[in-house]
Order: sequence, then structure tokens, then C-alpha cells
Amino acid sequence: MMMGELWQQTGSLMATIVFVYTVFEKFFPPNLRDRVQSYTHKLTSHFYPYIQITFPEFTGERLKRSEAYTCIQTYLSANSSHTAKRLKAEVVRDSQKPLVLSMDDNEEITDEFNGVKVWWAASKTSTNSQPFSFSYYPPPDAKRYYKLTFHKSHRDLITLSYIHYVLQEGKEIASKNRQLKLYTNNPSSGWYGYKSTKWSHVIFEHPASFETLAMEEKKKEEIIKDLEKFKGGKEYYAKIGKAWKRGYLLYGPPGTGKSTMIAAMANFMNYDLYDLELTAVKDNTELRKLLIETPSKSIIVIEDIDCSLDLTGQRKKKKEKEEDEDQKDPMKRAQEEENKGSKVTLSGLLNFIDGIWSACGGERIIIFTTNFIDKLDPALIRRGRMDKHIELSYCGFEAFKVLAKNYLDVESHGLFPVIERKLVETDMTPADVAENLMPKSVDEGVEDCLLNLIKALEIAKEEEAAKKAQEEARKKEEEDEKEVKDKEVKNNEKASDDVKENGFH
Ligand SMILES: Nc1ncnc2c1ncn2[C@@H]1O[C@H](COP(=O)(O)OP(=O)(O)OP(=O)(O)O)[C@@H](O)[C@H]1O
Ligand SMILES: [Mg+2]
Repeated sequence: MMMGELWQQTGSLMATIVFVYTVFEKFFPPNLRDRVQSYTHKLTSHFYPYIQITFPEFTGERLKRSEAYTCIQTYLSANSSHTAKRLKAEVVRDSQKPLVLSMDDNEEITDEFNGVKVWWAASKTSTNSQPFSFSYYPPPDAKRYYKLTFHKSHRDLITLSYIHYVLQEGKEIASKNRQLKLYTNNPSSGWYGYKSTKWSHVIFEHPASFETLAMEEKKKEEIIKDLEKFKGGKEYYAKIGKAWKRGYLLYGPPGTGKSTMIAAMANFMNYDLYDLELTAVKDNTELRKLLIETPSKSIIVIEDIDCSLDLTGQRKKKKEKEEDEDQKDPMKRAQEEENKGSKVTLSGLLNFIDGIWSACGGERIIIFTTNFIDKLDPALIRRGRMDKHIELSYCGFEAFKVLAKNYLDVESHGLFPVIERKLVETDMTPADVAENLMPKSVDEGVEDCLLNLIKALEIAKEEEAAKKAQEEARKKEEEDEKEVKDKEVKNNEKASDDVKENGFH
């Protein structure tokens, strides 16, 4: 205990002073106490070799809750729940833990930093005007604070390093414990009312992780390393003079795990997700306002970017449309323009990704997904904007093994070699493989499920072959038709040449 340490270290005189001080603090009215405190401080500072720093819960004129106090509380909660004898339990908003334990008022614990011992005390002062209060509960206007005590010979170490370390650790622990959120953008018509916001959120509780994600092990490790490097890259990005952000382009057929990978990334990084629905964004100004509001440690996602907007530069049958437009009455045209929705342009999006706006907040990941990478404008996906392109493809044997472990809890089986062969011959998405691995009834065991998958792979192969044959037949038909047409054209040309020749004779 702190008191015991002081007895040993500063002798009985000091202890007496501290004892008197404590008695005064507990039993005397505030105004008298303040005076006594002032005298005892003067007296003790002659003998007392310790420095004390207090961190009040509320600071400033508007009494904002101090960020330092919150960080210290989190740090001490993580460290004190094993050592402190009196704890208080609270339900904290947005925390993953059902109950958060922290040291109770007037409790003290010790901590060590680089071999140096410090003392933390959770205290409160009362500004209650009543001189004596015997109520069990603290008065409503009690002011809480943490008090850090350390020997004056360690002044620099504590003030320059330890406090910084505690605040950083507190932040880190809080960010690990908090519940992740999934945000979606609101249409701008609802941005400015009472309590309205640009983004709505729900708690994000997707169970996806890199462990359960079915893909080649090597590729998975590469992505994990890339994310780790990004997370710890604050200094690196500052050194190379680049905004601390990273862009990923996930592409592949439907059902290959693009959305699942985004969820796994959010869980791995412990970042909130901002799912940006571009079709609900009217123009580039709105886009900028939305993106500016995304804080650091967030992942901004634009799914199916090729479908979201006219970002590919491939305007559908533009000429036909323009001709139609010319004949429309102007009122109707204006109304349609209004209803058409988004006018976000490729350059608007690129400006944000590249521009100075994107640096606000820092530590942000931007992810685009698409089923058709070839459809995208190269400007959108060039390296530097989308730093890493990740292909998610049909299920290979390695990916299958992950799914078999997830769904059936098996790592090897006599049927695995058959499945390996069949997966090479047939394109099946991980989503379909997973579906086939799921037991269809309570009686189905591992082998039944694997046999179901083999059957599904055989059917898929037959269907693929039939489709291929159909496609080839269609192509052949087209070629035959073309040949007949070419022949006809040639015959007609020959006939007209003959007529011309005959005419000259
Ligand atoms: N690689 C994978 N690993 C684990 N599960 C997967 C994988 N791919 C697909 N799945 C399973 O299939 C379901 C659909 O996958 P997901 O939504 O991630 O596909 P997608 O690539 O985003 O498809 P789309 O292009 O249609 O959006 C998921 O819920 C998941 O259970
Ligand atoms: Mg998806």
C-alpha cells in the first residue's frame, strides 16, 4: 500500500504529517481544509521527496470530460483489476465487455515503468458546502481525479515518457475493447434536421476472420503482412511524405469472398467500416462532405464500383439516349435530371482519393470491389490509388481445406484427393462449395457432405460442358450465317459486275 511505502521511506515524521493531512481531508469543512492543506503543503515540501500530478475528470470552462482522464482510467482498469482490492463495475457504452472493472474511489495501486515505481490513486474532492456529510454516497458535485505520485529523481522519465506511454496504452486498449460499427451514408435530404447525421450506424458483429477465409495460404499471409505494415506505418508514411492511407481493389466473380474479406479486414484491423452507397450521393460536394466525416482508423468501402456510377466512362448507348432527349419537353427533362440521382464523377472520386482531403484523419483504408475489373477505368485503379489489387477466384484445393475445417471440422479425409482433382477440372465459387459442405439434415455426417460436394462438382462440370457446347454451336451458327451472307454479297457483286460488263457490250 502507498501509505506503508511512505512510512518506510520517509520516516515517522513524514507519516505523521500525511496522517494529519488525511484526517483533515476527510473530516474538515472545505474552506478550513484548503487553508490547512496550504500550510501542510509548504511544510511537507521541505521533507517530502515525492512529486504529485493530478488528472481531473472534467476540464475547461465548459467542463468537458478530459481525454487524459479517460485514457488513464482505461489503462488503470486493465492493470488494476488484478491488484486493486476495491473495484467498481460499470457498463460502458460501445465496449465489447459486458462489465468494465476499474479501481474504486480512494483506492491506490502501484505501477512500474523502466524499473521505477509510481503510485496511482483514484480520489475525489467535494465542493459540497455542508461541512459534514455522513452520507454513504458521494455528493453529486464530487470532482474525481487521478493522482500520480513518484520520486522527484524520476521527474523527466515520468513527465516525458511514462505519462505519454499511459495515454497511448489507454487509447490502444479502448480501441481494442470497443465494438466495431458499420456506417452507411444517409441521403442528403435528411442531413440538416434535429439530431440528423450524414452517416447511420449499427454495431458490426461479423464473425469473418482471416483464419476462416478460404484462399491460398500464401496470398492470405501476404495480405495480413500488408495490413500489419500499414497499421504500424505512421512514421514510415510521414518519412516518405505520403498520406497515411492505403487502397485495395478486390475483384472476382460473385461469391468468391470479396465482402467476407472486407469484414475479415475490419475485424483484423479493429477499424470501423464506412459502406459508401454512391448512388445516394448527389454530387462531388456531397461526396467530399461525407468522406471528410470519416475519422481515422476506418475502412471506406465502395462495393461493385462498376455498377455504382458512370465511373467506367462507358455510357450506355449514349447516342440513342441523346436523340431521345432532344425530343422531350424541357420541364420533363429537368424533372428527370433531378430524379436521376447521383452526379458524382470519376474525377470527383479520384480527387478525393488523391487530394489533400483524403489526408484528413489519416490511417484510412479505401476498398473498391468489382466483378469485372476490365470494365473499370484504368485511372481509377492505377497503383498509388488502389495500391494493392487482390483477386478472389474460384475455389482451389487450399481454399477448400479451409472450408472443410470451418464447416466439417476435418483436416484430411480419403475423399480429399478426389475433390482436389475435381476442383481443378471445375470452376466453383467458395460460396457454392460452402453451401454444398453444409449438412442438409441432422443425420448427414462428414462423408455424406463430401459426397454431396463431389456430386455437385460433377453436375457443375456437366453443366459447364453443356454450356460450352452450346456456346460453340452458337458461334458455329453465326459463322455459317456470316459465310452465307458473304457468299450472297459476293454473288450479288458478281451479278452487278456482269450486268455492267454486258451493258458495255
Ligand atoms: N473465400 C471465402 N472464404 C470463406 N467463405 C466464403 C468465401 N467466399 C464466399 N464465402 C461464403 O459465401 C458467402 C458469399 O460470399 P461474399 O458475399 O463474400 O461474396 P462476394 O465475392 O462479395 O460476392 P458478390 O460479388 O456477389 O458481392 C459468404 O457469406 C461466405 O459464407
Ligand atoms: Mg459482395
